Amino acid sequence: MEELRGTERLAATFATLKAEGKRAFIAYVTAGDPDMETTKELVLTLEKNGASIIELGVPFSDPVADGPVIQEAAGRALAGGTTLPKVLETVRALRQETSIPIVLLTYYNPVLRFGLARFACEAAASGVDGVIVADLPAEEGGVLREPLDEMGLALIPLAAPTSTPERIQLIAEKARGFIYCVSLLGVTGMRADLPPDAAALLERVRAMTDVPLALGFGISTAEHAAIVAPNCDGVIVGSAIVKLIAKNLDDRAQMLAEVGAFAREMAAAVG
Ligand SMILES: O=P(O)(O)OC[C@@H](O)[C@@H](O)c1c[nH]c2ccccc12
Repeated sequence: MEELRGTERLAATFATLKAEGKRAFIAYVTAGDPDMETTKELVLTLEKNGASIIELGVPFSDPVADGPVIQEAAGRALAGGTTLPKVLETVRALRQETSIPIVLLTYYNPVLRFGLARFACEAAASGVDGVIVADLPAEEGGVLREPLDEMGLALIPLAAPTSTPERIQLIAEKARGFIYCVSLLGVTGMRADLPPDAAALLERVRAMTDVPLALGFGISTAEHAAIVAPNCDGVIVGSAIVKLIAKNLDDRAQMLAEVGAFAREMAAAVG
């Protein structure tokens, strides 16, 4: 069978999981934190331990949607010289070893500077499947959605508890791949309690579309993941993983072991 790519690869992943009565554990790491070689190993470790989709962060100097844990990761990655072209190169290298869906999480500025059409082309050529732009509202997404669509890549929109019904309708219509449901108002980061608005948001979006829904922001324990999982098609975890990376910067073997064990636990809770 020919290997699927882009939007189709994401759709196939969600369809396979659904047929098995499972959900996706979507694992976020910042590319280049602390270096690209480690990022590659982390991606393969996350896959081996049950992640269904990888969200790869493009580090940015002004990450307004990010809390301190991911801000610091971006700082480490930028200090190591990580750029968007290097992230694409890393995805290309990873494609020699894995066909796990890879979604880039970026801000608009780096993509705009790179050139929208050029970005769509090179992301597709590198083996990227989808793109989330943290600060690009669905209303303004067309400029990037069109070139990505042409290359068969998904522009994955974000829906938040404050999104109006009209906005959710628009997001649902334009969505490719999945919809990123943001569980709370605020920045990325671990929270002691499960976000109380998450279930209501998932319900509101679900009422408007059959596109897979993934929930992210503030989910950091297997217990919380298991509670939200039945209401969505995927659970996204970022800061809890990045924190394990930050804690083990001096010992890569230990870092990979802890991230692997955490992924196994999360994948079991979500599945
Ligand atoms: O870190 P958390 O709270 O687990 O949330 C996921 C998040 O890290 C990841 O999806 C992400 C990282 N940076 C972002 C910026 C905007 C939206 C989402 C993100």
